[in-house]
Amino acid sequence: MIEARALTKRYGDTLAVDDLSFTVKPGQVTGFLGPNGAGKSTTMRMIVGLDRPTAGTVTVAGLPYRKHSAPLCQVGTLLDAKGVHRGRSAHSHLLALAQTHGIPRRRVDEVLDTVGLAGVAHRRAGGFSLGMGQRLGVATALLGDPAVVILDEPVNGLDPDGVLWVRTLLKDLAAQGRTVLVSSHLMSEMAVTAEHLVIIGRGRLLADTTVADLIARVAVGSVLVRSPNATQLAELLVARGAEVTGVDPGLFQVAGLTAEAVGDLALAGGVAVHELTPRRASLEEAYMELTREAVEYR
Ligand SMILES: Nc1ncnc2c1ncn2[C@@H]1O[C@H](COP(=O)(O)OP(=O)(O)OP(=O)(O)O)[C@@H](O)[C@H]1O
Repeated sequence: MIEARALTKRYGDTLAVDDLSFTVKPGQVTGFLGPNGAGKSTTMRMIVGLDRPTAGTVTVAGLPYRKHSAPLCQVGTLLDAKGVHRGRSAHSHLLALAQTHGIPRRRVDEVLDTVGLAGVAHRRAGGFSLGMGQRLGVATALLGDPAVVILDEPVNGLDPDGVLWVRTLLKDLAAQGRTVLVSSHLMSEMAVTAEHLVIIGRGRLLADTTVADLIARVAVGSVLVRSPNATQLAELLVARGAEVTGVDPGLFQVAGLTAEAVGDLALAGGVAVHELTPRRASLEEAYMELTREAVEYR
């Protein structure tokens, strides 16, 4: 469990994080989203004690990060995959960390295996590709078998295989009962990975909800309509308060009415309809709607 209460961080004139309160629960993947500069990295850094809050508190497993005697065993983090000594091998990097926490040597081999780096364990990390570096970062996060895992943009720069691997891993970690907080700009990826979302904009909380709720609450669904009398039908629907946008000749999109209502109005108006397709909004659309102001007024 991660609990932020009135968390605030000011850098000079910049209020990077502004009175932020949220709870990240175990057993599910929580996506941490927000436009560039929203304060995600700053919040994550405060969670793991790399930045000190100007006001408010944040605890992990009931304690501020700094108060944990063996933090690697409580919280695993991937904040900067490049934070590895380039001259060291993956194995010696992990072993050095393990030794600071009394973590047994065999755990190093275990996590290297989990992330698929067992075959290159003794190669210099400086020669690793972006994807291999990300995998080593994930191995580092998992080393202490922590109950809480925090990953900043873990799929950044990964190929489709790597993206799928991270997705499966995050879901497995959550299914094991761990608390998983993951930031990303890839909405399509978040839609299939996260169940819960914490969304911030300009340092403030915009939403703390499930993916399904956010889509239902924020995004406006629409209906795709095909008709040989498209102009006549569109006029009819606009008169009922719908918003109509043209797509192709004879095809348009309607917002503000259900597919059933469009069908009924067409029937009542004596207009033929050849297609009526309800379109559910995507997480991306809901996110764009929610964060529009936070981006516009920066
Ligand atoms: N060390 C710092 N000194 C001064 N300002 C900072 C510092 N770190 C972050 N900021 C500012 O705080 C705000 C939040 O930045 P932060 O990096 O936390 O956002 P973010 O949501 O992680 O953005 P991105 O998606 O671009 O990574 C920005 O306006 C940024 O310029």
